Amino acid sequence: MSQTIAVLDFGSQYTQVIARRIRECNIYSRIFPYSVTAAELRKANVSGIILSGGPSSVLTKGSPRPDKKIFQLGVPVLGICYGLQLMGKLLGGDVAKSDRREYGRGRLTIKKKGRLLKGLPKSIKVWNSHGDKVTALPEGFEPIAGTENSDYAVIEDATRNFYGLQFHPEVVHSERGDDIIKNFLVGVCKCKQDWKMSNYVDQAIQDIRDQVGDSRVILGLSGGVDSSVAAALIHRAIGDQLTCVFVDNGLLRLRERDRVEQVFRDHFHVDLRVAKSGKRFLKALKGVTDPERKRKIIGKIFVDVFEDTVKKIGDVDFLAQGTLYPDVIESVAIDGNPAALIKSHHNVGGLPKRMKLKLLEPFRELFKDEVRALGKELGLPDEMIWRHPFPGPGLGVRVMGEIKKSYLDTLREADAILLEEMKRTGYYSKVWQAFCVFLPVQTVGVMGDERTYDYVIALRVVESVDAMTADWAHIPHDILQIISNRIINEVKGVNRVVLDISSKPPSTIEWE
Ligand SMILES: Nc1ncnc2c1ncn2[C@@H]1O[C@H](COP(=O)(O)OP(=O)(O)OP(=O)(O)O)[C@@H](O)[C@H]1O
Ligand SMILES: O=c1[nH]c(=O)c2[nH+]cn([C@@H]3O[C@H](COP(=O)(O)O)[C@@H](O)[C@H]3O)c2[nH]1
Ligand SMILES: NC(=O)CC[C@H](N)C(=O)O
Ligand SMILES: [Mg+2]
Repeated sequence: MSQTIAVLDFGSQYTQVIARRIRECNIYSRIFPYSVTAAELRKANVSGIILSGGPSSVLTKGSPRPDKKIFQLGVPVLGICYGLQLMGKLLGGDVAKSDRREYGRGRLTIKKKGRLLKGLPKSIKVWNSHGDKVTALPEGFEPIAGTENSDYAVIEDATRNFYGLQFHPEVVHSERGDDIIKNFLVGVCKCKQDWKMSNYVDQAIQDIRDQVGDSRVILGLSGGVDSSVAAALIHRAIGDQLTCVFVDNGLLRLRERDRVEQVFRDHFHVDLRVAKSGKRFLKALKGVTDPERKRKIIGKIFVDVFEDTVKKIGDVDFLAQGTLYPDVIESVAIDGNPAALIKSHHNVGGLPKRMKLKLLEPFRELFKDEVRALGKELGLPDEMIWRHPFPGPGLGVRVMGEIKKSYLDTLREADAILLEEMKRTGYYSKVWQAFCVFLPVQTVGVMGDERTYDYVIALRVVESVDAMTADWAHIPHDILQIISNRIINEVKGVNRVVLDISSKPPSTIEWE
């Protein structure tokens, strides 16, 4: 059994990033609500405790406080930002509102040899995000490093093993932040770095069994990365209690349904229901041209199809989803941010309210690359793990304006050629997404001396890390030439191919 580090969550947007950095050190971590008791942490046999940052101020009455007894467990404690301020406040020091708030880049100057900063240069760039600061250290602590604005940016009580950082070592903008975290985990907590993704699988399977008991679970399986890995994991945990529902909405890529059926039914022997609803979707979308209306209609029919399937299966208690941590964070940001209304992302999250199902979301704490590693661990074929993201509304938002079956068929063929060439040349794995867009615009061409009046296909190939920002990928001209040639020659009804060279922002990745 690997050692466990407890991360107490005080509401920081980076709590999951801290947990991720710990996993990257090959050490197991668990996130607990800040209110977890010392007794519970003792029971979990934790080797170290990290107090996360948070939006509150320790100076505000009623702001979140941990159980004070966690400082008597004899276990090392590291406070980050709000966590450090909590230690300042609770252990007998003092905290005040700073007259200069520090946001963004800062410079840390190391004054003294300590355990957290072992092996680091005298000065490093760090990432700050705070308005309060510790003004008097609790007894036993000494200052190790400071920033322009704070003498107590790194503090240590090496006797009791209490440490504090005013900046955020977990974000990539903090230089050597991973070394600082590792110094705490390995140097102070004495953790062995023996945890692997395969251990995560075992743990997750146990958690799923505990949560589900002998209830039935359904999962919307799209064949995309997240839901596929979720299906494989949950199936391993509860076998036949899981039913997967694949909705063929008629807006899928070429041979998508066959591929999903083959992998999940034949290879993994999962109970897979295929809802063939292409006609239903197309009927509802007939004559609709507005992108937002298209998205809303597709979202609604998804729910209807799901409900029909649940009725057929009978007493289902859980709805499983492949929700990732960035999905969670983004939907949190959506609440207060009107800009999030740029597109209504298709979201099965609308389901539970109407269907009274409990949610099962084993990846809520993970990032896409970690889910991919999990998929590998579970034996999913590389082809499935490394697929590009594909939006729920599918080709419905890649045929501009009104959706017609003939347009979809044309788009499917063109898209298959693009993907085939991207894979053949090795570019598929180098970009975030590559797809075709169908433009219902006719232009004049000449083929075999004959006049043509056919449609336009646009190529969209982008690089990105998280889809929040993206740039068009610089694919070599000779490859583009082959793609364009093949599409015009092989796809009937297309006589022109254009390349999208817009970044996000100000454009978006999908055209609708
Ligand atoms: N055709 C479909 N049939 C059933 N469920 C679907 C379908 N399309 C999307 N979903 C559901 O919607 C969820 C969100 O879609 P999303 O595209 O974000 O994830 P994904 O398809 O699993 O992975 P990826 O991001 O790699 O495409 C999926 O996890 C899946 O549960
Ligand atoms: O599951 C999804 N449902 C949707 O409705 C949806 N719309 C866009 N996308 C994907 O999200 C990323 C960002 O897309 P945009 O730049 O077009 O907003 C890109 O990766 C898009 O493919 C969606 N995914
Ligand atoms: N990032 C944080 O943890 C911020 C802590 C506290 N809210 C401050 O502004 O100082
Ligand atoms: Mg998808």
